[in-house]
Amino acid sequence: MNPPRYFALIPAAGVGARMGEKIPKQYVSIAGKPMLRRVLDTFSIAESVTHTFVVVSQDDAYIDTTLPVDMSRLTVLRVGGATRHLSVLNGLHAMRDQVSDDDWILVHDAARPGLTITLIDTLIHSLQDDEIGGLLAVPVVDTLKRSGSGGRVEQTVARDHLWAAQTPQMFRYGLLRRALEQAATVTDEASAIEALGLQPKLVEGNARNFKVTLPHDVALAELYLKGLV
Ligand SMILES: Nc1ccn([C@@H]2O[C@H](COP(=O)(O)OP(=O)(O)OP(=O)(O)O)[C@@H](O)[C@H]2O)c(=O)n1
Ligand SMILES: C[C@](O)(CO)[C@H](O)COP(=O)(O)O
Repeated sequence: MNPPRYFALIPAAGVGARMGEKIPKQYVSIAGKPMLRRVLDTFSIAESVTHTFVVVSQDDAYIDTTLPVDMSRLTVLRVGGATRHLSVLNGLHAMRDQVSDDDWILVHDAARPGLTITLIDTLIHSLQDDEIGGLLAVPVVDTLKRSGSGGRVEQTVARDHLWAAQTPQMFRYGLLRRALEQAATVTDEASAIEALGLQPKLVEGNARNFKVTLPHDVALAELYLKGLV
C-alpha cells in the first residue's frame, strides 16, 4: 500500500463582506502581495505537500493574475459554493480522481496569510500517526462574556479548556468528505468530524496565523508579515 500523501485545499470563494473592500478580501494586498498568493507561495515551498487545490467562485475575475508562473503543483477549481462549507465540499468532490481516501487534506483559509512552513510542519508531524486528525488552534486568553439584550453582559463564560480554531485543519480525504456531506452547515471542518462523534486533536498554532476579517486586520497582518511583531 502507498503511504498517504498530503494535499492542501484552499477555500477562496468568499466575498469578504466584513472587510468592505471593492475586491474580495483574498485578493487584497498585504505587505505587497495578495493574501491568497501568500498562502499559495507558502504551500509551494512545503516539501511534504504534494499538490495544492484552490477553490474560487465560477465568475472569479482575479485568480488568473494572482497565480504563480509555476503551476506544476497547483490546480484551480472554479467550484465555489454559497458557504465555506460548500466550497470545501465542492473542492473535495472535484479533486476526487487525484486523491485516495487515506490521503491527508490540509484545509486552509485564503484569509490567513500569516501561515508559516513551521506551522504546517508542526501540524503534519503532530497528526501523521493520528487516528482522526486535527487542527491548529490557540488557547483563549481573554475573559469571555455572552451578551444579552441592550448590549449588556448576560453571562461570563468560563475560558478553561477553550481554544480558538485556526486552519489548516487536517483530516483524511474519505473521512472529511463523509463528514462534510453528512453535517448541517458548519463553520470549520473539525465541527463536521465532531458531529460524527470523533474528537479532533488540538495542535497549538500561533497568533500570527489569525484570520484577516475586518478592515483594521490588514495593518496587523502587515506587521506580522514584515516581521515587526
Ligand atoms: N462561500 C464561501 C465563503 C468563504 N470562503 C472562504 O473561506 C475562508 C474563510 O471565510 P471568511 O473569512 O468568512 O471569508 P468571507 O466569507 O469572504 O468573509 P465575510 O464572511 O466577511 O464575507 C476564506 O478564505 C473565504 O474565501 C469560501 O471559499 N466560500
Ligand atoms: C475555519 C475558521 O477559520 C476557523 O476559525 C472559521 O470558522 C471560518 O469562519 P468564517 O465565518 O467562514 O470566517
